[in-house]
Amino acid sequence: MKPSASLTQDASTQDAYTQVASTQDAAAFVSALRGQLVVSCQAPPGDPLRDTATMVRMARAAQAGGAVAIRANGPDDVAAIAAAVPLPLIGLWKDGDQGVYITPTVRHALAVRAAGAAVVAADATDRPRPDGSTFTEIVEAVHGDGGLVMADISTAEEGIAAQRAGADLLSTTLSGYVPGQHRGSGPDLDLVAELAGATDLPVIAEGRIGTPDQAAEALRRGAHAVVVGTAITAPGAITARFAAALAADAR
Ligand SMILES: CC(=O)N[C@H](C=O)[C@@H](O)[C@H](O)[C@H](O)COP(=O)(O)O
Repeated sequence: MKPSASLTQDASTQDAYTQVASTQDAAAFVSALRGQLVVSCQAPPGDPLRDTATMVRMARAAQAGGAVAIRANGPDDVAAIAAAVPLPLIGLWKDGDQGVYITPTVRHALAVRAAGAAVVAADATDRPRPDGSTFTEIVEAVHGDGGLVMADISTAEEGIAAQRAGADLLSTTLSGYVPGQHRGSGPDLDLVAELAGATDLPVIAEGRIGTPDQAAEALRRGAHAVVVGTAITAPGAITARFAAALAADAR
């Protein structure tokens, strides 16, 4: 991709974003994320917004608002957003909702790459993958294909292991989502700070960031960039928060 301080203005084609394998390009990509907002445009099966064209509109709106990259789920959404929105994509492919479901296998990872994701996000928790493969195999396959890998982790130990496995970025995505873990109502900023001190990789704060203040605080705690999903792109969940506040007040 073009070495650039601005991911939003310089690239005219999505191709410019998808070949990030060389050290220089990877560094340019990572540096362009610094201090910036990534918006996750996802809607699960059954959600009224679960429609690829709707996710494309969400991504366009996110770009208009100042997002520098989009996180998206599944080859169809990734390909459609890549064709319509001139921002780099962090792609994943959720398969199921139990155990390792975020980009569980090399096949899922390469499909997301082929769809146009510059970065493939994959579960890098210490749980077994459904096909017995390893996170390292995903890293090797994605690097071999010219992409970067974001390790979605839930603990500092997993982040350190993901760095050893060759991940390019760490994201706190799965903190609170591994069975047995405590899940607070807000983001796990302690984990952001711990990872920032314990690894050399850029740490992305992701998961339950509900307000602009929390996003800014994540940067102060050491995050390289911030990913926000639900608080921006899930009107059902946002409505429920308002409705719950009114119901609590009425009691
Ligand atoms: C745990 C899991 O499966 N997280 C997923 C990962 O892609 C998405 O469902 C989240 O929306 C995303 O991480 C952004 O987080 P939040 O929506 O809380 O801002």
